[in-house]
Amino acid sequence: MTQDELKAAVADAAVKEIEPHLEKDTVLGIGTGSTANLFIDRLGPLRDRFKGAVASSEASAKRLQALGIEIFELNNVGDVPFYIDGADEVNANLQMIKGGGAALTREKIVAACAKRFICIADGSKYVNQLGNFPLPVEVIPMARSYVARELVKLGADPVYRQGVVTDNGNQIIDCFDFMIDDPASVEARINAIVGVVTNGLFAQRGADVLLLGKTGGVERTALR
Ligand SMILES: O=C(CO)[C@H](O)[C@H](O)COP(=O)(O)O
Repeated sequence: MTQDELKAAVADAAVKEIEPHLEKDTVLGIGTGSTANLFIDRLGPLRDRFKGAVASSEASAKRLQALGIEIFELNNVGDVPFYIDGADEVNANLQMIKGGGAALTREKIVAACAKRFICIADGSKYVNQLGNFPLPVEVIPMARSYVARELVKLGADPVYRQGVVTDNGNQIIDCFDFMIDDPASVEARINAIVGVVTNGLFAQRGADVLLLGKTGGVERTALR
């Protein structure tokens, strides 16, 4: 199976996971990226079964709206029952690196408001140790050089993602050569640097359910 077919399989599995729980007042939390897009596309035919969605990026919001799904502001919604999103890397504890698409801050905010985070990923995203994928850090633009120097002190090789401006008007630094032994501690240490908005480690609040696409089928892991 190709990577795209594996992504499609986990998008189908996520629909099966949430469909029995959809109510007229359900607002879903929706992530960003190619796997999340496949899930969004499958929500179109179900749009009359739930109220709408909170999106983690302008791109996902547009895609949802194009299917006739109403977008809500998170401030007007409170908690959401499910947040469905992809990952750049995920480990056995369902901790993740996210933010390859630069949407990490809004992803983390919507995930924080979700009762259940369902991670959908093709098998190539599963790792024993997080860090092979460069860890994204969203920074306030004027702090970029300072934050980069602090990231070097933590052992990373920081590279400015040129030309990328996040939906929040900020910039991204990617941390290369940064294998992560203790994800929750590294997440907290990077977030403590002045000028960091957040980093792409989802360790303190990882996923609750992982739907991992493998050639033999979709493997489901539920921690909670
Ligand atoms: O964190 C993300 C975007 O900021 C995505 O979830 C992550 O990059 C995975 O993307 P894809 O599903 O395209 O592989």
